[in-house]
Amino acid sequence: MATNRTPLMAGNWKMNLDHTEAIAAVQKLAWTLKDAKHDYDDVEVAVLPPFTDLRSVQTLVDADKLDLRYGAQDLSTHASGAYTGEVSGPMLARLGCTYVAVGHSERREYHAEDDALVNAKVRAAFEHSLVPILCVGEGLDVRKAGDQVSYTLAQLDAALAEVPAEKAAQVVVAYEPVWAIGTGEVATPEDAQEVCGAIRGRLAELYDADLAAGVRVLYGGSVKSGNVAQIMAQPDVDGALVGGASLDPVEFAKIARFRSHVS
Ligand SMILES: O=C(CO)COP(=O)(O)O
Repeated sequence: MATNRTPLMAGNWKMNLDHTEAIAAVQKLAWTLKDAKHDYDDVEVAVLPPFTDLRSVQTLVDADKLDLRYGAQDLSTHASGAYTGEVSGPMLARLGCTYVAVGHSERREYHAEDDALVNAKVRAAFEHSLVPILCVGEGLDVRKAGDQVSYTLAQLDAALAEVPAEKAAQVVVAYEPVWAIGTGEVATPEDAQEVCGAIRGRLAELYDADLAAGVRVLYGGSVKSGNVAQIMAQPDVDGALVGGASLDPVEFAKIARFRSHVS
């Protein structure tokens, strides 16, 4: 990866760890990183816990001044009102969230989130000073047909519709091929680079080359400490969105310290 982009390792806990477990996990993560030999110093580490954990995580991060960012896994397109079960951008901002995942494939699949809704959520995130981690990526059928680049770029185009350059400059894009999520089936470093590079190329077309050069593009899908270094060695991969492996703080800390175990 290029040196001017700060690597981001974000742990998407999905629907795991209640608020007491979250406190233990964050404490252990912080201690494990602190014990390390500062080889993660220039790596940003973030966790995306369930909504119910966020207040506990905020309290811990503030009280112990932890060098850790956090965010949510979804947000409403609305700021407030009669939307039962929804959580708004202002509520997340008030809890000190830096990030919010938008358009995760599990939301697209199980909650029928389409490109228009993902675009509205990206814009809602920016409106409330949250940085969207925009998730894109193809399913197995698309991959088998060899259409992964065009499919993923179409998702990117739709998600960034009417997002002005000053906002788009802050976006984080996570390329998560659906067939590699939770399956143990990790994309090869070349697979990850192909699409992450194409994402950066499209950002240059949609905006400009400078903006594209500054945006962080993450890879997600069965990332572990054993494969992160090879993935991070790719020029257009700037970090990882980690699911299962982020639930183990020691393993997640190892992922954040990817430079110490380059094979
Ligand atoms: O969906 C993911 C992160 O958002 C990836 O999950 P896994 O790391 O469990 O494959």
